[in-house]
Amino acid sequence: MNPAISGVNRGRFVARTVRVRAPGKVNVSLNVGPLRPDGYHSVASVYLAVSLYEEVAATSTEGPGITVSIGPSSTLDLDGVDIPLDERNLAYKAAAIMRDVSENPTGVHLEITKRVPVAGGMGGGSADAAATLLACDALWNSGLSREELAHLAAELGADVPFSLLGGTAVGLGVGDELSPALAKAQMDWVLVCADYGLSTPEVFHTLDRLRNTEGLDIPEPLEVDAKILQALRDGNPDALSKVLINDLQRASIKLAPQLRDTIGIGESNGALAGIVSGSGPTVALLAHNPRAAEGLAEDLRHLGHNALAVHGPVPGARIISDTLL
Ligand SMILES: C[C@](O)(CO)[C@H](O)COP(=O)(O)OP(=O)(O)OC[C@H]1O[C@@H](n2ccc(N)nc2=O)[C@H](O)[C@@H]1O
Ligand SMILES: Nc1ncnc2c1ncn2[C@@H]1O[C@H](COP(=O)(O)OP(=O)(O)OP(=O)(O)O)[C@@H](O)[C@H]1O
Repeated sequence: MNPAISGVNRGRFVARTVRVRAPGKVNVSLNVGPLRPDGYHSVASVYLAVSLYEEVAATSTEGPGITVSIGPSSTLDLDGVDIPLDERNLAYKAAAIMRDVSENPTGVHLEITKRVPVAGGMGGGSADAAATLLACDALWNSGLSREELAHLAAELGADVPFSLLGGTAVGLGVGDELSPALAKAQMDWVLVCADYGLSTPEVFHTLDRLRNTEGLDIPEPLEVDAKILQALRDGNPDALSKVLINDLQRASIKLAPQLRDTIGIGESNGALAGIVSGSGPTVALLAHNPRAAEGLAEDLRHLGHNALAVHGPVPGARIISDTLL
């Protein structure tokens, strides 16, 4: 019997740890349609996975149940940040879904290393969920295909399928209907992270309110601007900087007006363009090349911002180790 599969060796329980990393994302474009009856909005988005990763270490346990902790290598200052460690945690939910579809699940402890800002608009919780799906699939030898995992991911949240897939992709539906897109070269960005979060539903509701007040028609069906895909295909940051768009940005700025200044400071310090990432409040500033991104991040740190140079596209959720303890 293979202990790596069964977790049992001569009657003795052998714990096994599968470690998976999954990227955060920036929405290079995000067009938002009207509110649907299910409480979601149809969107057309171009997702870019960036080199800021969450890690989940899933360890089999002898007793049943799912437990969650935040690992000591987390790079975020999590003081006063509300991350539930019970069944409300997205990683917990992902393990529970995997347990339901696996034949021989054990108990599992999930240790999450947080690097993506919490409630930052970069899909950090979604990355934890994607990583957990993949880790539990390996741990319990569930043998699900990537397609089956993507299906489960969509049940967990609109951004979860993309963290599984990674790279660059067009997202339609609520963002979960993904088609990979070509990107010739990496794009360099500086992320300016806030010391507060924004609630994704509240940002969507604020956009609805602003639109109702204006009484403008909302375009449907939504489309991705071909110029965005062209700029990514060509690996041309100058062209991309001219077509970045996020319909949620004005709602995020309504809730956190200082975001406008953050984008302005980034642009006046050399960024090609700046945009709120997803529902915010993280701001993504596009740079010419890696050196320009590093220089801009350093300048912004001197000005007191929490700034970090990253690049994308990077791959989606990947197993990085699998060990018997
Ligand atoms: C803003 C984005 O990050 C852009 O990629 C996503 O649209 C949000 O994805 P997410 O955080 O995974 O969202 P979910 O956890 O599925 O949904 C949280 C809430 O956000 C709102 N929501 C989310 C996605 C969407 N297409 N329309 C929405 O209106 C809904 O109120 C929903 O109840
Ligand atoms: N594993 C998790 N990590 C962080 N927050 C979680 C997690 N599970 C549940 N949450 C809850 O979800 C909220 C949003 O977390 P998250 O960091 O995923 O936001 P986000 O990155 O803005 O999401 P998105 O960009 O997908 O809209 C948090 O405030 C927290 O209460």
